[in-house]
Amino acid sequence: MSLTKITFFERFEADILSGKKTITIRDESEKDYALDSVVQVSTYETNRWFCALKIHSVISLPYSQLSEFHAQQENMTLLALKTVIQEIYPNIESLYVISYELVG
Ligand SMILES: CC(=O)Nc1cc[nH]c(=O)n1
Repeated sequence: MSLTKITFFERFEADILSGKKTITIRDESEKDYALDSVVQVSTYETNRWFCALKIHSVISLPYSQLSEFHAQQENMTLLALKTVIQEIYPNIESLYVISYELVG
């Protein structure tokens, strides 16, 4: 069964709503989004709904292949992105890039 919801840390909300952050990088447990599905988005901290996203792609990406291109799509420097991902998913090599479009 595909996932229909996703949470983001509150600190990412403004970047998602402004269209500056167009991907999210997740681990194995959060990769099962159906392409073209619309998922409801809430904050991780309080579960407050703040938008809906249409899923464009889910692509496997080893941590070691994170690049400036991914950082740009996250609206971060590559160093900041690597640091954030290590904090959220310590020592996990197998990751997934989920690209999306804001739809509501
Ligand atoms: C709640 C949570 O895990 N949020 C994440 C994780 C990875 N990337 C991201 O943008 N947000």
